[in-house]
Amino acid sequence: MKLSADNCFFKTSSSINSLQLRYSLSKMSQKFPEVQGGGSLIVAWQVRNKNVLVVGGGEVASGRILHALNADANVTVVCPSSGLNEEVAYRVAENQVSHIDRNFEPHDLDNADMVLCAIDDPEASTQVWKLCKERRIPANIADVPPECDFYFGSMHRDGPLQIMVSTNGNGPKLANIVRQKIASALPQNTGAAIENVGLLRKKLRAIAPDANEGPKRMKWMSNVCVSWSLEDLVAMTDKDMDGLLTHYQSGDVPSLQDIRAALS
Ligand SMILES: C[C@@]1(CC(=O)O)C2=NC(=C\c3[nH]c(c(CCC(=O)O)c3CC(=O)O)Cc3[nH]c(c(CC(=O)O)c3CCC(=O)O)/C=C3\N/C(=C\2)[C@@H](CCC(=O)O)[C@]3(C)CC(=O)O)/[C@H]1CCC(=O)O
Ligand SMILES: NC(=O)c1ccc[n+]([C@@H]2O[C@H](COP(=O)([O-])OP(=O)(O)OC[C@H]3O[C@@H](n4cnc5c(N)ncnc54)[C@H](O)[C@@H]3O)[C@@H](O)[C@H]2O)c1
Repeated sequence: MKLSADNCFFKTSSSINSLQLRYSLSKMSQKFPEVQGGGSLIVAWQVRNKNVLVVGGGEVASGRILHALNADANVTVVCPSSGLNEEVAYRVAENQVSHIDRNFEPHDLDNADMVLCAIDDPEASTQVWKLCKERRIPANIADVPPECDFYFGSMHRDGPLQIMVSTNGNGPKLANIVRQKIASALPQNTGAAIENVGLLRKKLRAIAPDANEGPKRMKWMSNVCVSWSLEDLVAMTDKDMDGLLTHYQSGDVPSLQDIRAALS
């Protein structure tokens, strides 16, 4: 008898709990972003001083090489000299990249941290992909989505600003069109403004290096970015930055005009 009463208690209690749970889950589903699977993890991969092997030296390879050099990678190109296009031959001649003058061989992967393959030989490129997988080297085989750990995207660059548009394999040409639309909508000086904000943040960390001050630093920097126009951020000189930084302790963010008036 006692046992069934207990059961009854637990049943009632658990059904209330499950109702409550369902209610609070439905509340939370309005509160948190919905998961939209099928995308890519878009990250800003740091390849500075890492060894990027580019297999092939044609038109597609020349784009891959420029992206890797723009990210300060050590680039090696493996491709017969006869196959190098004008741009890749120029970068070889300028020693911007190392060059192995022959077709790909498996031992080329020995020191590679990343492989970008862009050759007009599907069998050879599948072999490159398989070897990369055996060695767990991240690889992109141009235009072969099933043989890519990561896709390239359409890239806008303006100083420290980079915007990459991906259609996740659906429409590369559309990625190009969307990227151009986004880029043309940006104020021309966005990159210069970001560069100056980078300098200001560096100076701020120098005068307020304490790790515990992180939240205060971040709030103040955010206020500067929100309250100053892009034009003022671009116009900000070294002297203006030092003037502005004297207000960090108080938490104030005066305008550029006020900073200059105080300095004159
Ligand atoms: C963005 C860009 C970056 C770059 O490569 O730097 C890039 N492709 C670009 C151009 C482009 N590629 C193609 C055309 C012809 C028109 C058209 O088809 O639209 C044009 C347009 C042109 O040439 O103007 C043909 C194509 N591409 C792929 C396949 C295979 C397939 O789809 O199965 C085929 C079909 C071959 C066929 O049909 O036989 C596959 C890939 N191409 C990707 C990236 C990755 C997905 C990116 C995304 O979806 O966002 C992915 C998956 C893998 C990778 O290569 O990383 C660059 C534009 C840069 C710029 O100009 O800004
Ligand atoms: N160029 C484009 O816009 C475009 C568009 C769609 C698809 N693709 C595809 O991308 C790939 C490359 O295109 P591309 O225009 O750069 O070709 P490309 O002909 O300009 O260059 C191919 C390069 O690969 C080299 N190569 C061939 N076999 C090699 C090997 N085993 N080892 C080392 N190098 C080797 C050649 O010497 C040459 O430098 C091809 O599969 C092509 O079909 C290119």
